[in-house]
Amino acid sequence: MSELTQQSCEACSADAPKVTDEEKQTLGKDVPEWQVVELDGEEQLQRVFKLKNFAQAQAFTNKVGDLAEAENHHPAILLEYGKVTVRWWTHKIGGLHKNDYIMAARTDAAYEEMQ
Ligand SMILES: C[C@H](O)[C@H](O)[C@H]1CNC2=NC(N)=NC(=O)C2=N1
Repeated sequence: MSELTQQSCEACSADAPKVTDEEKQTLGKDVPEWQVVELDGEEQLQRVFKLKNFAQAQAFTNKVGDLAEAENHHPAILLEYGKVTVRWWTHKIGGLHKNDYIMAARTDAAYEEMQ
């Protein structure tokens, strides 16, 4: 499990810098299952998680929601039967911050705990 899972989000302001391409490469190594996608012109981290059924997917969704509330940093989550798609990005900077990599790693840890 990456050391990012031990970290918490830092308070992030609208003028916080987006991660550089080099930082994306380095941080991306800790969350290899995640893709960088661009939606509405904003880069986001995305991963699709497979679960046994809807109830498991719902339970995982709630765990991710709890993580988000605890860090005041929130994802987009699509809940489907046996599948949860999570996207992390920082709304106030319109792109990726280190916080999003931290939350992706913590999302992976929550998923591993359910296996
Ligand atoms: C007012 C509140 O603290 C802010 O809107 C927080 C809430 N959660 C957030 N979540 C994400 N992903 N990005 C943000 O910029 C953000 N800002």
